[in-house]
Amino acid sequence: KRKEDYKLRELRIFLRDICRKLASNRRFYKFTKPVDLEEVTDYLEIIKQPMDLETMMTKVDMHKYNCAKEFLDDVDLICANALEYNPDKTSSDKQIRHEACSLRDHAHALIDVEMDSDFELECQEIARRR
Ligand SMILES: O=C(C1CCC1)N1C[C@@H]2C[C@H]3C[C@@H](O)[C@@H](O)[C@]2(C1)O3
Repeated sequence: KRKEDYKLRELRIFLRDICRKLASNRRFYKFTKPVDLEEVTDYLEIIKQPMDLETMMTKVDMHKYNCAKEFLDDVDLICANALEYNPDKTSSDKQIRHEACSLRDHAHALIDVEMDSDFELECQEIARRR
């Protein structure tokens, strides 16, 4: 329906801005591109659903997100993948896990501050119907 489509277009504009802010934060540079599967040859043996911020930006443009919760589910996936693939006590793994948790918390905080909760509820209703 036309009115729903106007709401989803507003959601896309909002999510592009959130994605841009996350991807431009130097703390989160490790999460901006897909893990290089030619460099990390066992990655897909451990991580069944890779995700990254560039892929999420593409998904926004392809109308893959019908509410902010679906967008945050992919941010949570980026974080969970990093925690799962980098579990060791080494300082490098610890740093990746810290940055992953920081990405997750920043994304949720940005959306909680900038998103009208009634608007998100309306989007979740549209998502449920589709
Ligand atoms: O999990 C990740 C990314 C970090 C958050 C996503 N990677 C898996 C490899 C392990 C670690 C060492 C680097 O050689 C680099 O290849 C990766 C990339 O970091």
